Amino acid sequence: MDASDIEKDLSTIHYTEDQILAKLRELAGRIEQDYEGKDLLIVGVLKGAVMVMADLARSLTRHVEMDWMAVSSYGSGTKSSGVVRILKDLDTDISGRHVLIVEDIIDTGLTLTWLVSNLQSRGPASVEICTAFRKPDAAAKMAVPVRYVGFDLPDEFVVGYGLDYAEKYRNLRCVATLAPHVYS
Ligand SMILES: O=P(O)(O)OC[C@H]1O[C@H](OP(=O)(O)OP(=O)(O)O)[C@H](O)[C@@H]1O
Ligand code: HPA
Ligand SMILES: [Mg+2]
Repeated sequence: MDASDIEKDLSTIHYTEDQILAKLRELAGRIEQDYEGKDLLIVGVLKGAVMVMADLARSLTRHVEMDWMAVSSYGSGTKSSGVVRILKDLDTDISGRHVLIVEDIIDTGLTLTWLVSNLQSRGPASVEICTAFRKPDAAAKMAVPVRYVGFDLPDEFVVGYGLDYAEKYRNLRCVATLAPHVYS
């Protein structure tokens, strides 16, 4: 399947690659200011956050360590199962460290609410969140504050830039809503 085949499956493009990269550069600037003089560990949440991690990390001009966790609550569908499972834990001991969780999207907020409390229990110096995208539910309801937000999205299932539908479309450079024919 080439890129134009993928594009036939899309209805609305919400954000282009250029818009996403510009926003991540802006967030990286804020992160550099906020963590000046502090060591920083960025934790990417596999698999969705791979693209955000790669682009955000390369927008930072300071030293940063990277680690990864894999948690899953969606399975292969479009609805959160409500149960968060650790599929891969951190390699790093985060006690006393400044941790910045990097996510592709906050939808219900369930994954991050659970993850923040899990990481807080390990005694870090701080835990903050950076997400490329956020849906309205999370913006209204999430109890844990989200320090860095790229863009707000409408309440639609979206794909691209790491976000999948049944494991596909992660490699799309933009973020878009799927056309209805894809679901039927
Ligand atoms: O705010 P929530 O409703 O919890 O949803 C957000 C989470 O769901 C997706 O991951 P998923 O669990 O599907 O795994 P993946 O990253 O491997 O696609 C997405 O990448 C976020 O991690
Ligand atoms: N798209 C893909 N994966 C997701 C979404 C979405 O809208 N919300 C939570 N995980
Ligand atoms: Mg994810």
